[in-house]
Amino acid sequence: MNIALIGFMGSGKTTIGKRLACQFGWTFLDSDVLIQEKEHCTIAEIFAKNSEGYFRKCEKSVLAEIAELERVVLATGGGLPVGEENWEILHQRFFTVYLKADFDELFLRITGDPTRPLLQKYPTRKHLKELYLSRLGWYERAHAIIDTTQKKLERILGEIIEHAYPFYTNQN
Ligand SMILES: Nc1ncnc2c1ncn2[C@@H]1O[C@H](COP(=O)(O)OP(=O)(O)O)[C@@H](O)[C@H]1O
Ligand SMILES: O=C(O)C1=C[C@@H](OP(=O)(O)O)[C@@H](O)[C@H](O)C1
Ligand SMILES: [Mg+2]
Repeated sequence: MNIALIGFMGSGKTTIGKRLACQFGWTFLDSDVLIQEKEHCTIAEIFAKNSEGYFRKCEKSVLAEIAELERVVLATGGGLPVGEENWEILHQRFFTVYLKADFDELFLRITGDPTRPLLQKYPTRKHLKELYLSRLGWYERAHAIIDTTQKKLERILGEIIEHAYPFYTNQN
């Protein structure tokens, strides 16, 4: 069994995932980092040179690979939990934690970041909010939902550990 952090861009999956893995003594993996290593280019370059569709195929294949491992904290990309196929794997092999936050706060956290190509695809606040709203139903399938709005990292980490502790003790 593994733990997967899911949620929209800026929800803190990468930042908090590293801390959680460290706390549990598990391996930290980030699907975006694995894809960049395999493709030898950045996420922005993959979107520009190939396509978003190609990136989604890469996401599926790295998820299937990680699912074979044990004691991994996975920071997913924000679009990874969109689709039944990926959820089938997530539900089978991961305790899933949705890091939820108000759109306004997420927008402030990510705005202007050149590493997130969807900010160009959805160039206005209104377009990005539509994407956010369209994904909520997928994110809400998670085993645990933690609201991160206006919360410090330490507190979020504590709340995740409370929820995930039974899974952690089962594996150790
Ligand atoms: N709870 C939080 N409060 C304030 N800033 C945060 C919080 N969580 C993440 N951030 C900041 O938001 C940005 C995006 O975080 P990141 O971990 O990359 O999110 P994700 O991987 O979910 O896209 C980073 O600058 C990070 O420091
Ligand atoms: O929401 C998305 O579809 C994406 C989120 C990004 O990851 P973060 O959620 O870590 O920013 C990254 O996978 C890619 O830019 C696409
Ligand atoms: Mg991330």
